[in-house]
Parts: sequence; structure tokens; C-alpha cells
Amino acid sequence: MSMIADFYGGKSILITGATGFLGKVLMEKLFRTSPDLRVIYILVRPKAGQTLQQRVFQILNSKLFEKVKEVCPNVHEKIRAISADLNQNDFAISMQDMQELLSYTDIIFHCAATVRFDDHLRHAVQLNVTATQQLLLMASQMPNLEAFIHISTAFSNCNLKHIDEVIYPCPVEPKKIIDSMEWLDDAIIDEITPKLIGDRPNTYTYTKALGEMVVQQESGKLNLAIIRPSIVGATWQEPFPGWVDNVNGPTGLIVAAGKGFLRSIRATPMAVADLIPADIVVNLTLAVGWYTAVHRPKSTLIYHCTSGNLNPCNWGKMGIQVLATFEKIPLERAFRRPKADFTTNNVTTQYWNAVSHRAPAIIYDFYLRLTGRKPRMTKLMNRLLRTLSMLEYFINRSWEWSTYNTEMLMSKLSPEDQRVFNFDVRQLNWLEYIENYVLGVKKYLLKEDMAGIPEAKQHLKRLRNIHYLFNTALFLIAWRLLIARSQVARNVWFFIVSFCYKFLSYFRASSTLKV
Ligand SMILES: CCCCCCCCCCCCCCCCCCCCCCCC(=O)SCCNC(=O)CCNC(=O)[C@H](O)C(C)(C)COP(=O)(O)OP(=O)(O)OC[C@H]1O[C@@H](n2cnc3c(N)ncnc32)[C@H](O)[C@@H]1OP(=O)(O)O
Ligand SMILES: NC(=O)C1=CN([C@@H]2O[C@H](COP(=O)(O)OP(=O)(O)OC[C@H]3O[C@@H](n4cnc5c(N)ncnc54)[C@H](OP(=O)(O)O)[C@@H]3O)[C@@H](O)[C@H]2O)C=CC1
Repeated sequence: MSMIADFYGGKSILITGATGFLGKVLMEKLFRTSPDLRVIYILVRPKAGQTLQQRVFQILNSKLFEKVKEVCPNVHEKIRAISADLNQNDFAISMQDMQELLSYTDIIFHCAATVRFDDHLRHAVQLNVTATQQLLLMASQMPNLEAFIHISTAFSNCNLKHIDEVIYPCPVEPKKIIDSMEWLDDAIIDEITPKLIGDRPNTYTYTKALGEMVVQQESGKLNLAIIRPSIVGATWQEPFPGWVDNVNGPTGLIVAAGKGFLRSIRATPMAVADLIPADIVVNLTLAVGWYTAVHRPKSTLIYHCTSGNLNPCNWGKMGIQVLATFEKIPLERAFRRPKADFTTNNVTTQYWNAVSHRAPAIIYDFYLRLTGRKPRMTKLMNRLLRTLSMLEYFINRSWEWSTYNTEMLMSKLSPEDQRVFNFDVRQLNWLEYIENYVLGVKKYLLKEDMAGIPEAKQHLKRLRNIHYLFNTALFLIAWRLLIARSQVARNVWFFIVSFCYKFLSYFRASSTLKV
């Protein structure tokens, strides 16, 4: 019997960010392993013309939840969507709903965040800091609350090389930042943002660090824990391998490589690719929820959910395996054949960006114009290059995260819990994982049918022929222009032609003699 699964039975659980990538995998696992839980409250905002109910319906009817429906047929009754916007005061939750949450919640998993790297500081502070503070305030009014689990990121202290499972304070107090966001105008915030974020690369990592400080400062009598995952990738094993449904982190670049848009990337092949599968993060999160509530550690424990120190993989190995998988299982309607290289300095990066990214986009847009269609490739390529520039920081450095607390927790689990809530990244085979990841991108994110693979391969062959034809034509045009302008080129040309002529004459003569 699993003690962790048993613990969540009969519980009322509040999840923020349940409609996000990690939140969905968390909900799925909870329903599948503890189908007798009382209720999962999720804070959801209406979005993209969908009501709350439509959003929940869409999630529960997705492929991810297929297994859940077998073990928990009444899952629709056990999920209670509460209309909320974490950017608003009191999250814009109705009095009645608030009362219900305060009275019944046993456990909180706080996953909601803005994960955009380019978010305006005001918005990032609002969601990643102020909302966390408000949620802690709410939590302190919950009489039954047993644990509050905050999801942060392993990169909240990416300005350091070695990171321990402790909170590193930021120079300016979060309370001061929250206050100043209320009265400073956007122009001044823009001006002070670089000074505030200091040697962190973006507002995301900075505000996640502030969020951790808030958790520490507002802990009061709460039973808290912080989880810091590194780069969350597709699922490894559960509910099935390769599930992913958004383009964050490496996923977007895998798509871009498979579609042939991404042909070169400024990355350090030997740098550690600290990826962690979403199901490992979720298993650790649920184990931490149980441990925090049952064992009540004296201080707020921080758990690193990383792979680098236990089972390292690097970007070079990952890139090669991504491309090898696309050889076998290509994506449909690729723009060019999947073929990419790593570059390591600025000059070669600029060169390949011009030759492999911008030039083909301009030529393709010219072709679209000629055929009376709207050009779009240059715009798309510019966005890809902007995305690449934002991710570069993370693929050209390595970090060391200590994992004492995570390993300590593993040792506290029963053999059954170690199996059901497995977060031992040492058991992961990277090549197999990356292949399943790429397959998952094709099936679950892009929703491509496996039956279309022969046609996709055919399409790649056509692209290869177009490529050869194009290169030959380009060479002939360049050569023609050159011999029109240069005597040396003309002499070389004359020499090659006369050499070929002599060779052919000799060949013809010798074959006539043999007859
Ligand atoms: C031999 C060697 C061969 C090499 C082969 C190469 C194979 C490739 C595999 C290897 C890849 C290595 C990749 C490493 C990536 C590392 C990422 C590390 C991140 C660590 C951070 C810490 C982890 C966290 O805590 S949080 C989660 C991470 N958060 C994110 O990832 C969010 C990042 N995204 C953003 O901030 C924004 O989307 C932004 C700023 C990048 C773009 O914003 P914009 O306003 O322009 O538009 P959007 O509407 O958001 O999107 C526009 C456009 O871009 C596409 N897109 C978005 N994200 C990505 C992405 N990660 N990769 C690629 N493309 C992306 C999106 O789909 C949109 O496309 P459209 O067609 O325009 O709709
Ligand atoms: N993905 C990764 O690589 C990593 C993620 N993390 C952390 O994990 C957590 C989850 O990330 P992930 O699932 O990837 O992120 P997603 O972007 O997929 O999900 C974010 C969630 O937050 C919700 N949210 C955002 N703004 C609001 C708002 N104003 N009101 C209510 N809900 C809101 C979103 O709701 P909606 O659907 O309405 O937009 C969504 O459910 C975050 O805390 C992140 O920092 C840490 C390390 C790596």
C-alpha cells in the first residue's frame, strides 16, 4: 500500500496553475493514484472565449486524462473550478467560494506563475511575488491546512554557479519591490529593471527568487516547502511517455529543428542540459506534500528537482538524438530538412543566422509574393531568432545544484512509494527519453498522425532535390558572373573545359581501339 496515495485520500486540495503544463500532470497523478480524494479546487480564469467549465471539460477530455477516467469515473464531480484571477485583489474570488476554500482546504500546491522571460517587471512581480504573498495570507486563515507547497525554479539563483537548497536573499526586500510597483510608472520601472535584476538574465528568474523570499518571510505558523525544478520536459513514464502540450523550454526548439526552421544554435555542446521530466517533478511534489504534512519539518525545506548532478546529459548529446529521431520519424510539411549545428561564438552565429535563417526566409517570402500569397517567413524567423537569443543564457552555462533534501526524502519513502512516486532521475535513460520526447512533440503537441510518416519522408526527399537544384543553379550563376568579369576565372574555365575535352577524346579513342 502506498502511504502517499493513502495520505491524499479524503483530502481537499487547492491547486493554482492547474491549467498549465505542470498543473495538469499534477492533477492527473493525484486523481489516478488517490481516486478517493475529496475534491481538487482549481483557480481558473476564463480565457480565449472559453468559460471555466469549457476549460475544465477540455482538460478532462484530453488524452492525458484517459487513464484517470478508468480509475476515477466520477472525476468531473471531484474537480471544482473556482473563477479567479491571481492578478486581482483577493484573486477576484467570490465571497462564497472564498469561504469554501478557507473552510475545507487541506493542502495547497502553488504552481501558477508567469514563465515568460520578457515579461514586464510590474506584471512578473504581480504574479510571481504579490500573488504568492496573497495566497500565503489566505493559507494562514485556513484552519485545516496541513501543507503549502510552492513551486519555484532551480534558476531563481542562476546568477550563482553552485546552488544549495537554501534561500539566497535579493538585495532589495520583496515588500519594497511590491510597494514600488504600485506607484512607479512603466517608464521608470523599465529604467530600473536592469539594476534590480542585476546579474540575472530576465524578470522571470528575478521574481521567482523574490517569491521564495516572500514564502520564507510570510511563513508564520504555516507548514511550507519549496520545490525547485530545472527545465521541465515531456513526461518520462507517466501516464505515458512523451506527453507535452506547450512550446516552453526546449520543446519549441525541438519543433523548430524538426520543421527545418532552426539550422544553427549558439550553444555549448558540453554544457549540462539540466532537463527534468514533468512526471518526476510531480512525483517529488506529491511526496513533499505528504512529508511536509505528516513529518512537519521544523524549517521550510527546499528541494532541488534537477538531473545534472545525478545523471547528467549535455546539449550536444541531446541535439544529436533529436536530429537522429527526426531522421526516423520526421515532422509533416517541413520548411527545410532537419539539420542543425551548434555554433560557439558571436561571429559564426551572426554568419549562420544570415545564411541559414534569414536568407532562406527572404527567398521563400519572395516566392510567396510571386505566387500572390502573403509573405510570413521573415516574421516567423525573426521571432525564432528573438526566442533563441533569450534561451542562449541557459544553453551556454552549467550549474551545480545540491540535492541533499531530495535524496533524504527518497530514503524516507517505503519501497512501494519509491515505485509509485518515483523521482529517482538516475533511472532515466536519456537517449530513450529524448526519442520519446520528440515523438510526443509530434503526436501530442503537433497532433500529427503517425500514418503520415511515409508522406513526410517523401516531402523531405523533394526538399533535398530542391536543395541540390538550387545549389547547382546558384553555383552556375556565380561562375557565369565571375568568368564575365575576371581573366583568371576565364583561364581556369578554359583549362577545365579543354582538360575535359582531352580526357573524353582519349577515352573515346581508347575504347575504339579495344573494339
Ligand atoms: C548537432 C547539434 C544539432 C542541434 C539541433 C538542435 C535541436 C534542438 C534541441 C536542443 C534544444 C536546446 C534548447 C534549450 C532550451 C533551453 C531553455 C531553458 C530555459 C530554462 C529556464 C528556466 C526554466 C523555468 O523555470 S520556466 C519555463 C521556461 N519558460 C519558457 O520557456 C518561456 C520562454 N518563452 C518566452 O519567454 C516567450 O515565449 C518568448 C519571449 C521567447 C517569445 O515571446 P513572443 O512575445 O515573441 O511570443 P510568444 O507568443 O510567446 O511566442 C512567439 C512564437 O515563438 C514560439 N516560441 C515560444 N517559446 C518558444 C521556444 N521555447 N522555442 C521555440 N519557439 C518558441 C511560439 O510558438 C510562437 O510561435 P508563432 O509561430 O509565432 O506562434
Ligand atoms: N516549465 C518549466 O520548465 C518550469 C516551470 N517551473 C515552475 O513551475 C510552475 C508551473 O509552470 P508551467 O506549468 O510550466 O507554466 P505554464 O505557463 O504552463 O502554466 C502557468 C499557469 O499559471 C496560470 N496563471 C497565469 N497567470 C494567472 C492569473 N493571472 N490568474 C490565474 N492563473 C494564472 C496559468 O493559467 P492560464 O492557463 O489561464 O494561463 C497556468 O495555469 C511555475 O511556477 C514555474 O515557475 C519551474 C521550473 C521549470
